[in-house]
Amino acid sequence: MDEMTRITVGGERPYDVLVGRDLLDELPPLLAGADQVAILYAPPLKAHADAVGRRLAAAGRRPLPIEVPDAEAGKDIGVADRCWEALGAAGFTRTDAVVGIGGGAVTDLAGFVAACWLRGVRWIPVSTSLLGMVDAAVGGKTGINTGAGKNLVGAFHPPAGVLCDLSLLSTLPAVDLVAGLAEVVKCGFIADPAILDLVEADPARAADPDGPVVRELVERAVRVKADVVAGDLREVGRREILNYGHTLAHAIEKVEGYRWRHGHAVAVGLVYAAELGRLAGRLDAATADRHRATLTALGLPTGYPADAWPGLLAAMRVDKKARGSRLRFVVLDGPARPSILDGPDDDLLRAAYAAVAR
Ligand SMILES: NC(=O)c1ccc[n+]([C@@H]2O[C@H](COP(=O)([O-])OP(=O)(O)OC[C@H]3O[C@@H](n4cnc5c(N)ncnc54)[C@H](O)[C@@H]3O)[C@@H](O)[C@H]2O)c1
Ligand SMILES: O=C(O)C(=O)C[C@@H](O)[C@H](O)[C@H](O)COP(=O)(O)O
Ligand SMILES: [Zn+2]
Repeated sequence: MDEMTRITVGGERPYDVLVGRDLLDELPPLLAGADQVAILYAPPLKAHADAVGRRLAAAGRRPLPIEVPDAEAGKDIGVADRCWEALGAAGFTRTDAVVGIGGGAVTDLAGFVAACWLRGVRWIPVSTSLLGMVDAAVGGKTGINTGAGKNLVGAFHPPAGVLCDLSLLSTLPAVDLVAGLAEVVKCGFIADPAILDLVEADPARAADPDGPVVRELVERAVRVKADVVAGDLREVGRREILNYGHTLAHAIEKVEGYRWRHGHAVAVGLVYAAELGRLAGRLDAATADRHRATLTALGLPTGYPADAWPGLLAAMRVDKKARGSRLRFVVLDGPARPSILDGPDDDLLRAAYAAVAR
């Protein structure tokens, strides 16, 4: 096994994010004391879920595999309910645990199922997508989508540990790997500009799942997220910076019926947020332009239909950062200087949309 990196996420319930290759043997010790372990997985990850189940069984735990629909279709209250029924039928107690193996959608669902069962049991995400490793599996935000909007139902429920097994990325479709880079680029703009230098130096290497650049990007992005959530698990303050680009992104996902990749929506949302910062007089034009250039170099989308604006504005009104009728956006005052733009008027919001309108 390559050397494993351990990144501790501090806070009231500290845990470690393990980054490396062939890490599945690290899972059973993290679940010491559990009799049963539910393993939530979507069909594309069945083989990996079976491998997890075999390791847990060998370590004396009873695996309970639960197949759920793939991607955003799994982040649904009916699916969560089906999982709770399975836990009930199996007699799951407070010492039992939940593992979610998959991309961010499955780990968001698994964490939510664990957060609600008996008001909170232990859970561990085994992240198999780049986006999951750098973002979704870390930080304890769990949840599902509703007709009203993205992630509107959920809980803060930190995991007992996180596995970022880079060897699992070899089967991730390239388009999903690149989508994950949007969140990595986000971390570059809000906190760690070295990430941007790395990506821009060789975008193809940044998207090579077996290369050293991906590993460095994962570790850097996880450190950014760990640092932020350690001090603000429940997003009462600084954690909002991780939502950079997400106000428009979540609106796009809702308007698209959750059929757009989250990372693609975030890429468009980042270009929009940069322009908003520029028009508000906060961000210099060169840094704003760098958003589009970097994301385009990676092959990420940066545009959305012009006539979609009214629907997007309506969808943005249910953003969790809103306060009453006042929308709030994360913008940049400069590289690695995120701040809040509180209550921008609709004219400014529409003007910034010109940067992405096609
Ligand atoms: N909780 C958080 O803090 C947080 C942060 C960021 C994103 N998210 C959520 O994460 C989700 C997006 O995550 P995502 O980009 O991983 O999408 P995803 O979970 O939908 O996965 C994308 C696709 O890749 C497949 N896949 C994943 N790993 C694979 C592998 N190793 N081999 C083959 N196929 C694989 C999945 O089955 C799916 O079809 C969104 O729902 C978003 O809201 C949550
Ligand atoms: O962890 C956070 O905090 C984030 O905002 C990270 C985002 O990348 C992620 O998409 C998150 O799920 C969005 O949170 P939400 O509270 O706006 O649903
Ligand atoms: Zn995100």
